[in-house]
Order: sequence, then structure tokens, then C-alpha cells
Amino acid sequence: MEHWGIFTNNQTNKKELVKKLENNAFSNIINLDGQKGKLFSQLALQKFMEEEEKHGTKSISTEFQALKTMSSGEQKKALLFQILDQDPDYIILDNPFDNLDVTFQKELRKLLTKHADRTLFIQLASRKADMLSMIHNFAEVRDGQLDILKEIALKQDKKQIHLSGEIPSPINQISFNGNTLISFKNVNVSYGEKHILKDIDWEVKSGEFWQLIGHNGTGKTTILSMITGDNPKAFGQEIYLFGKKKGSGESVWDIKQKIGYFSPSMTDKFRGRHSLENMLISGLLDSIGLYVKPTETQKRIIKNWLLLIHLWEKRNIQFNELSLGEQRLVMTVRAMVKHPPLLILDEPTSGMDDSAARILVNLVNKIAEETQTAILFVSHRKEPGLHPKKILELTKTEKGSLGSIHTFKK
Ligand SMILES: Nc1ncnc2c1ncn2[C@@H]1O[C@H](COP(=O)(O)OP(=O)(O)OP(=O)(O)O)[C@@H](O)[C@H]1O
Repeated sequence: MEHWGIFTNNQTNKKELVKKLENNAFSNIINLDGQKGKLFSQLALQKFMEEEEKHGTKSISTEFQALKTMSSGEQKKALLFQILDQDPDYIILDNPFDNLDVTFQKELRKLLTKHADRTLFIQLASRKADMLSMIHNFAEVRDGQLDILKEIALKQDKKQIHLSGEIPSPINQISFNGNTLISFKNVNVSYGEKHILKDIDWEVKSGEFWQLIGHNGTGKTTILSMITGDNPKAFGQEIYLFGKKKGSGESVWDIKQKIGYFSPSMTDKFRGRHSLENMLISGLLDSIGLYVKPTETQKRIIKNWLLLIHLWEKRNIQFNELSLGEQRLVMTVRAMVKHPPLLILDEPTSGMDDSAARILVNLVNKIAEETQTAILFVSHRKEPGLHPKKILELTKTEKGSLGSIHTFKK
């Protein structure tokens, strides 16, 4: 089989690329005429979830669990097994390793190798290190066309990108009682007979830099939702946020204004026509659009942030015209502009190419070094160059995931 690897970057329009491949628009390079194909991607999962919701069907959901309640890794596994079961002629693998833990990444490589002599793979990859070993033909997307690559360097490019200057100071410091932002005491979560979290004891203090890791389905998102949202599982448990017991009458607003939060799915909220500068200014005002005239101080702060991330020149460009990497960088800055006591970044680098991920990691390290904001970075990848000082690792057991804490000395 002549498998193909296609390098995409953050400017690539994936939907269009997939459509063109399926319509055999690149038949001079990859001929898929008359072949039955399947798409293994986040886009495909989204479609299945919408269909299941609309028509009450169960194309991927099992009798035990609905697709939408599965963790992101579990959803990808379920889609993979459904696709392999149908034995298609070809599979388009769109960043197949995103959202998968290290163990399942290995399993996925093995599974695909087993199918490699009867199924054609077209892998779309934004990270060079991800390319499957059975792929020996490579192309990249340029101006909507495929260009064959004669040679590729499969090693990661280690070039450093420097951010210019210091993290801009906040207008006001957001205060709260004490020095402990999050405190979990003996927290347990179960869905019926299924145990998710077991006796979690955990404290996050001002200025600490944490990474939350754990295999797929160990409960990372569950923990986040107990901090940021109204997960009913949080009530009645010993969870303290910013010095107050969760469920003791604190307002959602009170908690939200102390947390800066970014997860890639949020980028969809900003479909409107906002300039980059206004989008960041609106972050200072807790609104999506900009409805009041900004002050000179607000403008100056945002200018400094934009200079720091090298996007000042693009300040008047619409947010949705930026590359995916630039959008993520801007959303991270937006979550941070007010210097909230706690900054939560939920898989911020998923789907990003190497160089864009590196800038984001540099920015996060810099925030950790120069500010009093505590950071909680959730990611499957050991992100090269990220320097958390503490890790909370969730490990699955029959009785639910246990948490262990690792501390790094400077
Ligand atoms: N409503 C529900 N009913 C049954 N199980 C649920 C429900 N909601 C979540 N779960 C289960 O809880 C477990 C933890 O899910 P969670 O999303 O917190 O994991 P995660 O560590 O974030 O995983 P991933 O790395 O795959 O994103 C999963 O096994 C998931 O299937």
C-alpha cells in the first residue's frame, strides 16, 4: 500500500482538504476513485454527536454509555473501532494522536500497522513527530493544492521563539481570602457503579504552576468541571474554592471572575467580527464584544500584550482571520489579561503545529515565572519545554482514579 502523509499547518482549511480528498480532487497524486473511505477525526465525531442528538440514534453510543458522556479519548477510541469494523478501503487520519494518552497512542500505532496492508492511510499531521512509520510518501498543502515533498526532516525543529518584554501588569489585583485557591479533601465521584475519582486530596496555592495528567477517562475533565462549573457531583463534597466551601452560597460570577479559562473549543464562540485588539480589550471587561469605549490604560495594556506576542502589527485584523496558532495564543492572553488568581488551560496545544505550540508553551512558562497567577495546565502530551513545578497525576483503579503529586525542585 502506498500510504500518504500530508503535512498541514495552522493555515490549512481542513474541512476543504478532506472534502477534496473524498472527491478525488488530487487523483494525480492520491487516486481514491471508486474506493470506500472513512474519516477518523474530531470533525467526524462532532457530526456523529449531532446526529445522535437529533435523531436519537446510537451509531457509536453503546447500551452502557452515550457518546457525548464519554471522555474525549474514549470518544476517539469508540470512533476508531467503529471505523476498523467496517473495513474501509482507505481512512483519512486527521491528527490521530490528539487527545489520546501515551498508552493508547502506542496501541493505535500497532492497530494501524496491522491494517496497513489492506487499508490505505492518508494521515494529516500538524506535528512531524506524529507521522506513522509505514508512511513513506509525503506531501504538503500549499494554496489549497498538494505539493509532493521529496525529502522531509522528521525531527522536531528546535528553533526557539522569544517573546519580547515582560508580562504586562494588571489594572487591579483580584483579591480573595487566604492563599489557597483550590482545596479538595477526600473527593469521590461515581456514576452508578462506575467509580471515577477516589479520595482525591489536593491543594493549589497562589502562584503555583501545576500540570494535571492522567490517561484517557481518568477524570481530568471531571476535576476541572468541579472547579469551574456546576458539576452536581461537586456538591456535598469537601471542595473549597478561594477559601469558600463549594455550594455554600457563593455566586458563580464570584468564582468565574477569579478564573481565566481557555480550552480550544472556546474559539468557536468568537465567530463574530471582532478586531484582535477589541477582542483582548473585551477580555478586560468580561464581555464577548466591545460595547463601551476603552480607556487609555486598557488600550496601553493590550498594546503591551500584543507587542509581547508579536501580533501588534495585526491588531486591526479580524480574530477569525488569524491562523489557528495565533488564535490560541490570543485566547490564552485573553484568559490572562486580568491576572486572575487562577489560569486554567485545558489541552491548549491540541491540533497545533510544532512551532505554534512552542510559542504557547513559552508564554505559559513566562506567566508562571513573572506573575502571581497559579496555572493549571491539562495536557496528554509531555509538552517539550513546559516547566510545571508540580504535577497531579491520576491513575485508574477499580475503585476510581487515585491522585499522586510530584514536585520538581528548581
Ligand atoms: N454521565 C456520565 N455517565 C457515565 N460515565 C461518565 C459520565 N460522564 C463522565 N463519565 C465517565 O467519567 C470518566 C472520566 O471522564 P473525564 O472526561 O473526566 O476523563 P478525562 O481524564 O478528562 O479523559 P480524556 O483524557 O479522555 O479527556 C470517563 O470514563 C467517562 O466515560
